[in-house]
Amino acid sequence: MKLTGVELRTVEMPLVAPFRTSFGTQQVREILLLRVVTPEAEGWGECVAMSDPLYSSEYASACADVLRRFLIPALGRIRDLDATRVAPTLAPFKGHRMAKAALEIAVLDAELRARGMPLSRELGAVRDRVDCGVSVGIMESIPQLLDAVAGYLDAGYLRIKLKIEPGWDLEPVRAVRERFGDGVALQVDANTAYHRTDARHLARLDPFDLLLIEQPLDEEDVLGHAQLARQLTTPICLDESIVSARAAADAIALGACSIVNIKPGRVGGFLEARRIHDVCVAHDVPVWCGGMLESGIGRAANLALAALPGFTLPGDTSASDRYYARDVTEPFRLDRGQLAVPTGPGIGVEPIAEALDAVTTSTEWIAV
Ligand SMILES: O=C(O)CCC(=O)N[C@@H](C(=O)O)c1ccccc1
Repeated sequence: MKLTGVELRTVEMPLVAPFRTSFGTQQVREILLLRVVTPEAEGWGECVAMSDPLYSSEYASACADVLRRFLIPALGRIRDLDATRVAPTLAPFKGHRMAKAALEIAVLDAELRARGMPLSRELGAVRDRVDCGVSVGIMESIPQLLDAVAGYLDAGYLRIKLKIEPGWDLEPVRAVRERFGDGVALQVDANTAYHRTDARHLARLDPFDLLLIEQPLDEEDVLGHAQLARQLTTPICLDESIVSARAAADAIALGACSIVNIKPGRVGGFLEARRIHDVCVAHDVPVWCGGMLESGIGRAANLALAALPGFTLPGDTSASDRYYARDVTEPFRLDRGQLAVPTGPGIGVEPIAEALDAVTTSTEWIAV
């Protein structure tokens, strides 16, 4: 394929309720969407960077800038482009994994649509439905938290993830266990909010039989996670630390994690995400698909990935209405705790023009 150009479209999607984590509260999700145009087909990609560099160093307007000035022009110079050439072509530009991932999946979507091939089959999916968990933010009070968890369990979610931070950890976990029992699949996500000196405090979570504790320490403190893993019985799962297959192999070799959260945007794309999956499967490390409050565009692609064999734990690929009253695609609806993997060519969904225009704040065409 030869790239004709790329549309950068920014949308702002109001969340159905504020979503608070240890690094901030989301009320509106600003999302950078890419539409890759080639003579054969068009493809869509979603950049998962947040508006501010709080989850990682990337942020939406910086992604637009690096795409506009460096990444898209570099791909425009490739005569016979396909998705496998995206990462090597963009490698000279350091970092910017979320921007690169969005461009790669948009190219892959166009390539697969032209071939009539679903992304799930291209990646090696082995199932056509995916078990769904849900991420529950930090709340104003324990009663508010318990009401939210009750609603998600009634909706059929198969796993509850609680955001935690110092001052909001033992009490919410204890309250959920006391109210809903030991049978509920329950895990926590600290988003790097703790320090090595918190080990004894975090060990007080062990009696609650959690599936895992996600990213308790700083994303660069792999050694600290390895030390912590020897002090807790709760399995450690890494998210922000795992930026590549190499990082996954090193973290596993060091004993820093026994479970991995895979997010294609965080690791530079779906092809690297599959490599991480393969590394983890080779080491008997279970993986699950994380979420970044994606619209239906990113959600569809995540479902294809989450259908690979090593994704044996429910992920954060929740239904559209967990975050949005109206998605930019047909909404993903939970059915008995699962979502169906799209079966159409490419990512298998299209934006609904009217819904997309209703939340669009800017569009920009970049010819190559
Ligand atoms: O379900 C989702 O899409 C969100 C899942 C979730 O909790 N994402 C967290 C995370 O740290 O993994 C997040 C929240 C806000 C912004 C970035 C990431």
